[in-house]
Amino acid sequence: MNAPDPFPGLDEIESRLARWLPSQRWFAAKTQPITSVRILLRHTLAVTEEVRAEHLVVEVELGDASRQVYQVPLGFRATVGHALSAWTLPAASVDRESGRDPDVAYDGLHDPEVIGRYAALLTGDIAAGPFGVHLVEDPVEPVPGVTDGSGHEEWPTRGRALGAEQSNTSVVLGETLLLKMFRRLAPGINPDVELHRALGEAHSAQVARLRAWLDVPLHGARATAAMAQDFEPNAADGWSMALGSVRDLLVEADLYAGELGTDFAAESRRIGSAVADVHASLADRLGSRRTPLADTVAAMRRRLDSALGTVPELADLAPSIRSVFDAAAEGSTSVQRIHGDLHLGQVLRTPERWLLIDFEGEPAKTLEQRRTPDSPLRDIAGMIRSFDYAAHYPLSSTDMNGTASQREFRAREWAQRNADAFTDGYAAAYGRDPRDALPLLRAYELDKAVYEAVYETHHRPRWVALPLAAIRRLLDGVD
Ligand SMILES: Nc1ncnc2c1ncn2[C@@H]1O[C@H](COP(=O)(O)OP(=O)(O)O)[C@@H](O)[C@H]1O
Ligand SMILES: O=P(O)(O)O[C@H]1O[C@H](CO)[C@@H](O[C@H]2O[C@H](CO)[C@@H](O)[C@H](O)[C@H]2O)[C@H](O)[C@H]1O
Repeated sequence: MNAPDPFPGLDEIESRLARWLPSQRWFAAKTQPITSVRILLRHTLAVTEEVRAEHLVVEVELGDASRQVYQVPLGFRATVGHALSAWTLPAASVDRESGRDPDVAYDGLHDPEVIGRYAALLTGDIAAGPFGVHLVEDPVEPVPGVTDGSGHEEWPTRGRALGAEQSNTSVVLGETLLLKMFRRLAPGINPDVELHRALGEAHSAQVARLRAWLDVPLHGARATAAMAQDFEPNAADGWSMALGSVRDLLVEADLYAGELGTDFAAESRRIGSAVADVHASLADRLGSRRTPLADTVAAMRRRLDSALGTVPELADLAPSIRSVFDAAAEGSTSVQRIHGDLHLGQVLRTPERWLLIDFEGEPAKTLEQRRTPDSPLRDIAGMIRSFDYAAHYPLSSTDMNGTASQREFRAREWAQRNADAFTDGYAAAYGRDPRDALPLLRAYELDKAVYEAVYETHHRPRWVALPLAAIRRLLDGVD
């Protein structure tokens, strides 16, 4: 029996992608119209009677003439069932020549058949084509669950998409490996691979082991396309755990945070210690240097200026924010590679330890900015901001006891208690207390809150009040 027809016309798939991309969680340019989509790479991974799997790299041109590059793994089938129907591209027009309905195109990372083709790239079962396949040898800690001594040829190929769609799309292979497909591409190595690799070489217990990565050609260089790491099947993320603790506190509005069965402070302390361990390993493997704080503060000021165009509510607060920045501009500070976008959603509690995940840095920054050494205080401020987010996020729920001011008091108490425990844990493990540099720490907290106000305006407009209220609280605390 014949396999399905070759590709539909390029123009057609490009125009369908232009209509489909803006609704995808990982598509970053939500506020701009797409003016064109151009396919840079199209590689067929499999053609069977049922399904065709194609890997696309596309360049999207936006209304302001800027360009972004995305990876789009596509599946094509004659018909799709319920599970895939949420992931389909807009329908193609009827094929005039054959007179039959063309195949349905959909996001391939939600189809186990398509996922299996990417896994087969890792095991060497299919030709690599344009992909570079890089395997990380680790004889000391082989992939858990894979028979002792077996190599990558034995890795699982059955896969399922992970529930949460975020900046990228991750699939679980055989409940053993996590394969993350980067959505937005830039030439060069992705810091997620670079830092997981460095931390693996340092035998850090605070990250999942990197096992392999893929790259593809892009604009005359190579771009990291995907990475495979150990999957932790019994992990809970810090954001969900913290929210559980805050909700319990707000329901019991008469109890202090430390009296709760779900008090989170001991975990916050452990997270602090894990972050300190990662910072120490990164400085050890990749070095550190000093930088003038005037440059650091100038970058914060530029970010604030640009945020004013997106978040008009920041205008009244800007002079006070600038004063906090300027108070931190004297002297120099130590910079090194850091996580870059640390928050409670980036830490996973396994039965044994806390893991840091997702070392890509802030999605809005360029690859070069994300790879530039920065102060460890940026990560510490990111976590402190996240405790504040977790404490204030549930305040809008209706099933709470106590008055509004009592709940606000409890929320602040929870945020402070956990920020303190986190910083104590960090200081004990690192040997230096981040609060010794308080003006700079406060400047980083405000810088992060400004970033969050922009992020929320673009991605979750209903949440923007959270960072704005936090900025006001931070400024009140300074006066
Ligand atoms: N090693 C791991 N084991 C188990 N789950 C993981 C692991 N790494 C990440 N995850 C889960 O996958 C989700 C997406 O991972 P992340 O690296 O944050 O992707 P993204 O870049 O898309 O934000 C996380 O929220 C986490 O729940
Ligand atoms: O995880 P990502 O790399 O995609 O990070 C982005 O999205 C985060 C939201 O998921 C965002 O974090 C903000 O919201 C969190 C709660 O959902 C909160 O814990 C963080 O403190 C807050 O910054 C992150 O800033 C953004 O880069």
